[in-house]
Amino acid sequence: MAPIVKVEDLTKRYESGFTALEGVDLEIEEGEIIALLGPNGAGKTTLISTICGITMPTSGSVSVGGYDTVRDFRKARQMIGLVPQEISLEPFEKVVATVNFSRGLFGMSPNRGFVDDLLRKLSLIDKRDTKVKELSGGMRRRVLIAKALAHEPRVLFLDEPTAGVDVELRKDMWDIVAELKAQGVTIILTTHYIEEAEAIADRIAVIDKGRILLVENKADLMTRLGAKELRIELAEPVDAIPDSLAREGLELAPDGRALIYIYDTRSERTGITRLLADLQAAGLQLADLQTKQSSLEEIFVGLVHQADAAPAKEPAA
Ligand SMILES: Nc1ncnc2c1ncn2[C@@H]1O[C@H](COP(=O)(O)OP(=O)(O)OP(=O)(O)O)[C@@H](O)[C@H]1O
Repeated sequence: MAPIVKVEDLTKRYESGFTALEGVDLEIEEGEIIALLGPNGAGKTTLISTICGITMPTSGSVSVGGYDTVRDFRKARQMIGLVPQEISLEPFEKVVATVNFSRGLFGMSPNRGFVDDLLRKLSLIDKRDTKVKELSGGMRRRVLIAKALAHEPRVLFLDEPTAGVDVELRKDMWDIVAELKAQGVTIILTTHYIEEAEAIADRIAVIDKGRILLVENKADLMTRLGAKELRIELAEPVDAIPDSLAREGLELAPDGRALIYIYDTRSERTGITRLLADLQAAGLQLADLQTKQSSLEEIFVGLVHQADAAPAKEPAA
């Protein structure tokens, strides 16, 4: 199946000469949730705005649902719902009017049943006829989501949906995202929170200094997260792993002085007790033991540091 969002060799250079995106390639499958993770100024908002056709690419191309976001802007935009980072709502407008207006903007005929249902899902139905200025900050965020979904888009962008919101609203947001996914909506969200990406995303893209450093299934990252390394230093070097110790995940260090065992900390049995007993039975003397774990946070920080060590791009003259 063709990807619903396809970004090819995308570069965005702002008028100031600053390169906010460089050579970005990204394919997003219909129905998946992808989290764009990156530090401040990494280019997340620029990427979202360019995919939504709000910011013009300097070079490269973006298509949504097969429509090029520059040549077929209206058709591509019609498929997209965008929940922006900043709240910009008409304060004197009623909630329902705000949502209806957004629906009309995309040429969709009024549908009271659909809109009321949407408000119900977002716990806004009892605020249906309340003016925006009388809502709390959390409720206004919910209105932004209702507005973004009013024209029944197939792709929803959430730019830092939970920045500065309380725990309860964050949990509600995650539930809303899960429900939309169940309806087949594709969701792209930006976040600084690694736990958020872990909680709701199918795939994680790490972006820094305008480049995508990694795109990986969360499950694979979690496997890395759960992987732990046990290093067993031997008192005397060996040429090969004795047959009685043969098992998955065990390797001999190149100098023969250590055995390295990779295991999953989350599995019920790590196999360590058995391995240590077998080592003793094989007559091997241990000099030392060390364990090491890599977390998603470490992977993320490591990637961003590596990128930081690379030479900085000078703005064009
Ligand atoms: N209109 C603009 N003109 C010039 N530079 C811009 C413009 N908009 C953004 N930038 C720069 O592009 C870079 C990427 O900004 P962007 O907002 O995409 O980052 P971000 O990853 O969304 O950051 P944050 O996590 O802080 O929201 C930043 O250095 C920013 O200063």
